[in-house]
Amino acid sequence: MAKKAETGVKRSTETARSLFRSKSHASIQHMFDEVAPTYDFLNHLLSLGIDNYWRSTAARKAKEFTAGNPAPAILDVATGTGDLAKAMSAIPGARVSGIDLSSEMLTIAAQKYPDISFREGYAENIEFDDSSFDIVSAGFGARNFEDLLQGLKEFHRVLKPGGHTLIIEPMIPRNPVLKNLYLVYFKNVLPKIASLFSKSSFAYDYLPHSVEEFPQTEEFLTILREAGFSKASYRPMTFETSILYIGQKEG
Ligand SMILES: C[S@@+](CC[C@H](N)C(=O)[O-])C[C@H]1O[C@@H](n2cnc3c(N)ncnc32)[C@H](O)[C@@H]1O
Repeated sequence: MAKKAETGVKRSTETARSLFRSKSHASIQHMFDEVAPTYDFLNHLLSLGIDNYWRSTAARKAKEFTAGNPAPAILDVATGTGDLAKAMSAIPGARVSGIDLSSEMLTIAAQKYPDISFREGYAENIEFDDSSFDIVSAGFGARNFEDLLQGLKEFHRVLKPGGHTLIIEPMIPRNPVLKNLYLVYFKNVLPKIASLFSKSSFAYDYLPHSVEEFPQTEEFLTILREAGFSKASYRPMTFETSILYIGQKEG
């Protein structure tokens, strides 16, 4: 019996890893369409409510970067249920749009925030003109892009010269003690809690594997620079459990 359970866990781990490595728009869309109804509830529960603090940190930076601009144009990519777009919309005069490939996530976003303009779209092929936005943000989305470099090149293309991208991702703490604690929670506790509520418990097996395999800190900055952001930096948050990347398009 124990052996059977172990085999099951191993299979689920392998499936989660292989989805991350060979992810496509279709597989990601399917997963997020499934998690959409419980996404917000689980997000706040599993992060103990800190996720909103991470989004408001990004929005504060956006406000700082657009100070003096009476009507900053902001695009939130992989907007999901719209919480980062909403945080950005608190910037006075901001005109915020959100795009995502999951129609189920977008339906919830539009119900929650009817004043924000949401539409279906792909990070890798953003349907806006060059130099349209002062800020392009993405919260917990870049990790899921089918083609990360192409997505970041699109962020760069649609930004105005001097504009900024703000990207939040989960982070695996570099301190070995914190890292071990975090991975035990992330791999063993979080998927079990999620499976009690979500239609797609698989999504919460995928989550820790996607974070473990995703480039972080300097490695991610290298990709941001390759995408055109010659000025790029990062700021770890909350004991390095989350990270904010900042890139600026040359002015
Ligand atoms: C973890 S959710 C994050 C949602 C939201 N930004 C937040 O802060 O909670 C990731 C979102 O990225 C979207 N996504 C993944 N790949 C995408 C892509 N290539 N283009 C557009 N959206 C994408 C998914 O559909 C999902 O809604």
